[in-house]
Amino acid sequence: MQWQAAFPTRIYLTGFMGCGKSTIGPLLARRLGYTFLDLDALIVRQAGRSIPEIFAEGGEAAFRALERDALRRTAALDAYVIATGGGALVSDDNLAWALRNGRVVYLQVSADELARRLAPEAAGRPLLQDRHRRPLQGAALRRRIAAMLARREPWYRRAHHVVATDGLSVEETVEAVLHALRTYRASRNERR
Ligand SMILES: Nc1ncnc2c1ncn2[C@@H]1O[C@H](COP(=O)(O)OP(=O)(O)OP(=O)(O)O)[C@@H](O)[C@H]1O
Ligand SMILES: O=C(O)C1=C[C@@H](O)[C@@H](O)[C@H](O)C1
Ligand SMILES: [Mg+2]
Repeated sequence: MQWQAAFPTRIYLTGFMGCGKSTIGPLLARRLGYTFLDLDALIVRQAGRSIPEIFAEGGEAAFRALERDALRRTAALDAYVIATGGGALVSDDNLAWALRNGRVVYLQVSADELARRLAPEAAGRPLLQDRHRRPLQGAALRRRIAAMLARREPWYRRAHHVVATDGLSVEETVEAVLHALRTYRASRNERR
């Protein structure tokens, strides 16, 4: 398609755990004729260990170091949609790098909606567990999400595009992201 030529070669999806990066990413890639890459999956493949194992053995710092390296390696990719981990672009350094090396899209979801989505999935997410590694539930899960989201939003909001997705279906969210990317292309053409 003609308009794809003006699209960025890498689209980075960012946002809180459960905002839909891994769900939306492959569908968005298919619509654009791009390839999809999940940064968390790449880290797990290269480390040969699951995310909970990496956290348990080396702490969060070990995971962040692997994540930083994996992100830098995406510079070689062309025509990719990349789902980053929920904390990957919550760092001035990584965020600035992604903003320079692609288009960054924040999938914005409220804490209430995230708590509903993540309730069955907290077991695989070390940051949503208590200090005995038991998955948080109910009000404790909602409180943890709200506190982390408030801390992280200043970084998420610096994305090129902020797409509000509460109340949207998966398909509607894909359309909203495509719309945001097309709008960017149109405004860029106008500036020429
Ligand atoms: N509008 C929507 N957009 C995206 N996902 C949705 C939507 N509505 C419901 N969901 C559900 O929310 C969950 C999103 O989880 P997903 O693993 O894609 O999040 P993620 O951003 O990749 O999280 P993580 O940072 O932990 O990898 C899925 O179970 C998906 O089916
Ligand atoms: O929000 C986070 O910090 C994380 C999100 C997941 O995607 C994984 O990258 C990991 O569980 C950490
Ligand atoms: Mg994911």
